[in-house]
Amino acid sequence: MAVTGTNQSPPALSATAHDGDDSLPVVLIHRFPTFTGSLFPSLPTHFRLLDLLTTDASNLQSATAILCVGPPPPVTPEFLDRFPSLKIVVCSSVGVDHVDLPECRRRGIVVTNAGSAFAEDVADYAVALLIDVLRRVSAADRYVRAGSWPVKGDYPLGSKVSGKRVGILGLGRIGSAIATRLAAFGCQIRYSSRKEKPSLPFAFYKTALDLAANSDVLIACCALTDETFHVINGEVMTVLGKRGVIINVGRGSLVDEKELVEFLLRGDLGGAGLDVFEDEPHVPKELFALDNVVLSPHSAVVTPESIGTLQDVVIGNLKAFFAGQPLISPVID
Ligand SMILES: O=CC(=O)O
Repeated sequence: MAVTGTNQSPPALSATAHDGDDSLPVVLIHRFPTFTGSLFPSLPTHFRLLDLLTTDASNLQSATAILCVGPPPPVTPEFLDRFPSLKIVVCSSVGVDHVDLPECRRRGIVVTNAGSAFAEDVADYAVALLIDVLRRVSAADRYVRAGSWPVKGDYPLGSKVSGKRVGILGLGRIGSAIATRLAAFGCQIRYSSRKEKPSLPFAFYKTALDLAANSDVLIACCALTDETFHVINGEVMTVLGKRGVIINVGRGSLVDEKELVEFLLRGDLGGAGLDVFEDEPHVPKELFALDNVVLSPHSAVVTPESIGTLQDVVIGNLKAFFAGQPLISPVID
């Protein structure tokens, strides 16, 4: 569901998301041109959808609600200036780093996200990346497919998952779901988060640096903010050490990608499992040849099984807003 921009002219939204009944509350759709809109088939039953890419701007002045699908291009002050009546930005993503939250707050605009709709999917994927990097599943698969087994013999052994010290950066819904899963694998869980959670049986470290110094694997799954931009930098990679592994299922810019590439090329890190990148869909080509790196195209986010839950959250937030009721998943920053 990672959707990115192109320079092509925007295709119209699919038949499942269109203008609809005039008596329904208006919701503006904000998307990249490549997003074709079949994600929420029930939306047009409840709302009149106006696609920002194909609707005349003069129709938009009185709109109070925008649905960001994707995430879409950034919601900046200039973007918000186009919609003077706006009161809510509903996001179909967990991460809302594409939205200028302080500016929304200043204008009295509320923002919602996907809540816990696909926390389990992201957590499952983080565990998959971790196991893949440590046990070299994808690399071994390539070895077999290349016909190397009969020629070169056994593939080098991977590293044990059970017992590893796993540091989770961001113990929100996704981080907690990762912790539960990896605790069941016998990993030693520790974390760093905005606030310590004393009720949890995991060691807390105040900084990413301290967390990395006490971990074999570092998993980034926190929100991308000014504070967490490049939170995994060269210093953190150095203390994580030559056998250390970085897993990123949050946002590309949580990790200093240039540094990461350098560390991996020099052999100063043990490996990485990356689902997100700083300039998606572009991935540093230097990583392609590294068998200790598993690359994935921003796929952790959701499964078809969770789309229904996501749709319920999105529609629930919009309905609550139009009914003047409490929102399901407001973003508190
Ligand atoms: O990356 C996807 C999301 O934030 O939902």
